[in-house]
Order: sequence, then structure tokens, then C-alpha cells
Amino acid sequence: MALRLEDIHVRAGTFDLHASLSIEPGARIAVIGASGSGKSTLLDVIAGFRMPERGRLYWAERDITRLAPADRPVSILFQDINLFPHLTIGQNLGLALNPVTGRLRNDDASTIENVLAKVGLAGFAPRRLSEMSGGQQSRAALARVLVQARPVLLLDEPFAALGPALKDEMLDLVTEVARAENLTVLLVSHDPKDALRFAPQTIVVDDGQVFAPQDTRTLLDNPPPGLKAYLGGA
Ligand SMILES: Nc1ncnc2c1ncn2[C@@H]1O[C@H](COP(=O)(O)OP(=O)(O)OP(=O)(O)O)[C@@H](O)[C@H]1O
Repeated sequence: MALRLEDIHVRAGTFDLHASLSIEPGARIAVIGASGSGKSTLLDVIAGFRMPERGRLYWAERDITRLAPADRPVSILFQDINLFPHLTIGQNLGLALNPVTGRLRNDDASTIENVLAKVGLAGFAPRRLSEMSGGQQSRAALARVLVQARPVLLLDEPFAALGPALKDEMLDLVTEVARAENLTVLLVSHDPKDALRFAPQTIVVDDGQVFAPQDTRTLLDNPPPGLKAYLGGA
């Protein structure tokens, strides 16, 4: 059931990224590396926003290399709160469930209520973004990806704009949900503290080279020279 990147090569302009690694289901993994090293490019390939020139991507031994983003077992959360402000949170989650019509089917209302309860927003379905605090908005954005019930969750610095306490709260919430749902989560972050808090394992990206997951504590206690220089300046 692993997520496997087999000799993946991607090109973005003059930039090349190479990745060959396997991620166990249910793993929580931080992705760290200097600015421009290729962290977002890596997530884009897994999400299907960018096609590799070479190599294959597998989930549970199924080749998903050429699948459209919507057909992949993957959801992604960015820093932008990806919710329509003129709709209620319930309507936003309905759209995430049924992107074409946005119309709720029989079980959708209870699915939405369940997901909102999981992120600590029980009863918030009728609210709009403007009626919610920053922390609540982050929870709603997380609910929007969770409602899709995909087994792989990619987080591209989604909580970077939050203060440290709120950010920790969100990381702990994602940990709790990931454990309960056996989600495989990759978190891009510039902060080694996030990696330590959230991710038993870490992937280092260095100038387009993606390294296999390593134990986060061991890696940060004794970083290789390139990572040490980056962390020193972080
Ligand atoms: N469409 C593009 N055309 C040309 N170059 C690109 C394109 N997209 C990304 N790049 C280059 O690819 C490299 C990797 O970018 P990427 O966004 O993956 O880095 P990152 O590690 O996520 O950086 P940051 O931490 O600053 O977000 C960068 O050098 C970037 O300039």
C-alpha cells in the first residue's frame, strides 16, 4: 500500500528534480530543504499538477503516473484558505464533495457534519469565512480536504501564516486525524520544529535531489553539511 516514486525525473524550466523513494501508508513525513530546492515541485508531481518526464508513481502498486489530479488518491492543502467566502462552510464542503454540481446527495450532510466535528467545528456548517477566526478558518480549510477522504494528504506550508501556538494546534490536529484515518501525510515546512513536532520521518530536498525518508530526530541532531547550512540560516 505504499506511495512509491520510481526514478521520477521532473523538469520545471531549467530546474530538474529527481526522486526515487517509497513512503509507508500512515506515515507522517516532513519535507525540508532550502528555498528553490524543489519541495513544491515534489508535491506537484505527487498531486498530478506536473507530469514527470521519466519514471513512475505508484499507490498501493497501482500506477497513478498519468492520472488527473481529481482521480488520484491525493488531496493537497496550500497556505491560501481555499474556500469561497460568499458560500457557507457547509456549501464549500458540499462543493468539495461534488465539484460539478455542488448539490448535496443523501449522505453528504452527515459526512460534512462528521468532518467538521473531527476538526473541532461541529455546528459551523452555516457559517461563512468572515464569521470565523483565523484558527477556525484553517480548520475549515483542513475540513475541505478531509471531506474528500483521500488516503494521501499533502500539506504545502498550510499553516505558515498562523502564530506559533495556532500552528502547533493545527499540526497536532492533523496528527490526530491522520492517526484516526490512517492518512499518509507529507508536510512541507521551513521550520525544523514543525518536523520534530509532526513527523517521525523527514525527506530532505537538496537542489532537485530528493532523499528517502529518514528518522527526523537523528537527522536534525546530526544534519549533513548542506542541511546544516540551511538550518543555520533558517
Ligand atoms: N514554471 C517554472 N518555470 C521555471 N522554473 C520553475 C518553474 N516552477 C518552479 N521553477 C523552479 O524550480 C525550482 C524549485 O521550485 P519549488 O517551488 O519546487 O521550490 P521550493 O523548495 O518549494 O521553494 P520554496 O521553499 O521557496 O517554496 C526553483 O528554482 C524554481 O525557480
